[in-house]
Order: sequence, then C-alpha cells, then structure tokens
Amino acid sequence: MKTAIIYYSMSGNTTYVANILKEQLDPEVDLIEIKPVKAFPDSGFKKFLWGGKSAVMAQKPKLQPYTFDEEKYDQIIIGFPVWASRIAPPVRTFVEENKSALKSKSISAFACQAGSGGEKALSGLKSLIGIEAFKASMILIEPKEKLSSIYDGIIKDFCGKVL
Ligand SMILES: Cc1cc2nc3c(=O)[nH]c(=O)nc-3n(C[C@H](O)[C@H](O)[C@H](O)COP(=O)(O)O)c2cc1C
Repeated sequence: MKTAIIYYSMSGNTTYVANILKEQLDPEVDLIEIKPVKAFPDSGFKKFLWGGKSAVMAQKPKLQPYTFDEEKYDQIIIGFPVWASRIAPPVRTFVEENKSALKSKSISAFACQAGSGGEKALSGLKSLIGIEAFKASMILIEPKEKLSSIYDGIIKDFCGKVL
C-alpha cells in the first residue's frame, strides 16, 4: 500500500514525528512537507497572535508549490501542530485543495501540541475532509523535546493500525 505523509511544521515537532513514521512504516513512504508562501512569525508575541488568529478565522494561506500525485497513493497520513485547538492553517489549505482526492483514500492523522486541543483539532480535520473516522490517529506533546522512548508505544500502535 503506497502511503504519503503530508505535514506542516513550524518548529520541528511534526517533522520529527513524520520522519519516525517514515522510518517505521516503510522507507518507501513519501514525505510531503507543505509550507505557506508567507511564513508565519515563529517567535515572540506575534507567533501566537498571528498563527492563533489565522487558525480561529479558518484562514487558508497560499502554499508554496508542492507535488501530490494523488493517483500514486492508497493512503494518506496528515500531520500538523495544534493551533488554538485547531489544525494549523496550511493544512486547511491543503485539504481544501485536495478534498475530493482525500475522500477516496484511507486517512490517518497525528497532531503535535503543547498541552491540549488535539482532539478538537482532529475532529475538525475529519469534518473538513468529510470522513467519519481516521484509520489511525494520535496526539503527541512536544515530541521533539521528549525522550523518543516515551512515545515508542503510541507510535508503534499508530503504525500497527496504519499498516
Ligand atoms: C499559533 C500557535 C497556537 C498554538 N495553539 C496551541 C493549542 O491550542 N494547544 C496546544 O496544546 N498547543 C498549541 N500550540 C503549540 C504547538 O501545537 C506545539 O508546540 C507543537 O508541538 C508545534 O509543532 P511544530 O514544532 O511541528 O510546529 C500553538 C502554537 C502556535 C505557534
């Protein structure tokens, strides 16, 4: 089964998990990182204000060109940081741009967060795509900063459901 991991990451946590998943699932898995044309501020006061406002307003920032050859994949894993208990806006853009393709695939998702909001964000992502359930889902708290062994079990379980 050919899989793509599509993700956005501002400060590296989601990238970190995407790479672990690629390693554990199959090195043939494609990693597709999406990035907004105009980067969100990633430090200081503006970081939370601008990103949070954009997430609450359900904005869809324009993305840098990416390659997503939908025909190639049977299943998709979407990874994102939780912003204001929602999906980070670049993921919203990607989903809106590829909704019909995504609806026909098996979808899994993971969220990185600092504390809470992941469940709400995952549920919002399901509604946005228009699916009843994810094949697998997981929420991780600042995984890049933790000893990776803390998440061994949850990641193994996620990979087991995806495969
Ligand atoms: C604009 C903004 C809003 C955030 N909102 C939340 C939130 O509602 N709940 C939470 O637990 N963490 C929140 N965070 C923290 C991130 O979800 C967390 O640091 C995540 O691991 C970052 O992933 P990344 O390193 O891939 O960007 C927010 C971060 C930013 C920048």
